[in-house]
Amino acid sequence: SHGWGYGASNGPDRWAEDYPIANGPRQSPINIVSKEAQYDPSLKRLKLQYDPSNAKGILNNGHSFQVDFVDDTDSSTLTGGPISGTYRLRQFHFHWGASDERGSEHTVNGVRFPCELHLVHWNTKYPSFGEAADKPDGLAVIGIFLKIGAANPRLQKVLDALDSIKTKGKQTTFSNFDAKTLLPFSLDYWTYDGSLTTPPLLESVTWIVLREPISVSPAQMAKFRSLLFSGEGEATCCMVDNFRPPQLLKGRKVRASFK
Ligand SMILES: NS(=O)(=O)c1ccc(C(=O)NCc2cc(F)ccc2F)cc1
Ligand SMILES: [Zn+2]
Repeated sequence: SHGWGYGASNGPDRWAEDYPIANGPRQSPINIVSKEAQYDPSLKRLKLQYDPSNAKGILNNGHSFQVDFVDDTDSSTLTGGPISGTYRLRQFHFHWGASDERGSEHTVNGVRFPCELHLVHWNTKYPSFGEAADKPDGLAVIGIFLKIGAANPRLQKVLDALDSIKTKGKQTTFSNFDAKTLLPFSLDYWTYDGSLTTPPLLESVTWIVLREPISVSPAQMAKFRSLLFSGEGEATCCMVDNFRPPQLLKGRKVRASFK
């Protein structure tokens, strides 16, 4: 069927046809204008407690690839920051470009990065991810920019698994991975109320975008770009440019955890 994607016929400019919320009041991503972000001294430090044994598998879902975590206990959680309560780590995934001058979803003062990592968490005041996904305080996603530089050894285990999930629908086990190792040194962040950046585009995400990028080398970017949107036996379509461009702020405030 003619599902959503990132191509000319099913890409972000046409998502509103099937998902009218695409033109809603709190859509993501956005361009972060650092000078307009208001420092909020009441914002707490982010507290991430991830248990490496919760890593379960790695999947090519036809839009990106994601590393899934066991989320039936509070062993991998996000607390503090702009959120109240406890959010559980569900999965992380990436968005990237066909070349290094694009790929991120959020931008900073108009600057685009080659890649952006999303760590997806759901509010444990709800019984499950699916229940949380359509609540205004249901999800919290940490966004981390990747910047071209030295090879990032912390990414390597993830990238080495990509050969076994080249095509849509392929998955394999992925265990004993500490997602905390993907974080930059500083946990300074911007935060705002937004949405999922892919259909169903639900306006349920508290976005927490880290100011400090992590590094990725050109060769490592080539590994991301070796994945396919297409399934085995289908016409080959490279998995690149799987990012939604920035959306209108529509009066929202972006707060900063730092001066
Ligand atoms: N890029 S992002 O971090 O904003 C993002 C995070 C998660 C999802 C997701 O889980 N989609 C599937 C999905 C969505 C639901 F709303 C309910 C179930 C479900 F599987 C989509 C986008
Ligand atoms: Zn994402």
